[in-house]
Amino acid sequence: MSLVKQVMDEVNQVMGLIDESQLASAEQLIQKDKRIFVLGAGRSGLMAKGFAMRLMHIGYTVYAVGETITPSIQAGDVLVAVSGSGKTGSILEVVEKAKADGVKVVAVTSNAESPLGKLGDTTVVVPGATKAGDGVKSIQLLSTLFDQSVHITLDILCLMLSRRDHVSNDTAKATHSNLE
Ligand SMILES: O=P(O)(O)OC[C@H]1O[C@](O)(CO)[C@@H](O)[C@@H]1O
Repeated sequence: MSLVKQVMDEVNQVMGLIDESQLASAEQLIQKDKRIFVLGAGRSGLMAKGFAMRLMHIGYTVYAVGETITPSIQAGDVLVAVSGSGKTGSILEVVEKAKADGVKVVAVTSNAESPLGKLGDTTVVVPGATKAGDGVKSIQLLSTLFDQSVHITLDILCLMLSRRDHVSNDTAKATHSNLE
């Protein structure tokens, strides 16, 4: 089988296991009157930032943890934390602190029973292979299958939010950077 077909099959398999009720719970937490923070290490962080960018296009106030211009997080804010393994120490540290400060956490991980999965006020399980060995098996390196599937899953969440908030493609386009 070609590599393209094998990777497509892997992604299809993971996406077939996404629980849409978990996405609906995440949708409930993400509201326009809340500030949304995103968090993740390495490629998980890149997926989180892609999500943040799209939230901005839909009209949310959104920040990426670790950026120089990101303000302090406060009670009432929402933190979306992405970690395939759900065990990355630096991520867990931030999530635990945020929770102690009264922040609601959306955990995105391959394993609901991981430390991050258990910390989430709501948890979206994306069961793609990770470097920790969880999830649907993959021929791809490290957590690639998780990363790919998270990208699609969070784009589906953005689609849900844009429909709920009545944000059209043209409105999103008007918010898109015009400095590129
Ligand atoms: O998603 P996790 O398990 O927190 O791991 C993040 C790390 O894994 C990778 O995504 C892939 O190994 C790295 O880019 C990153 O450092």
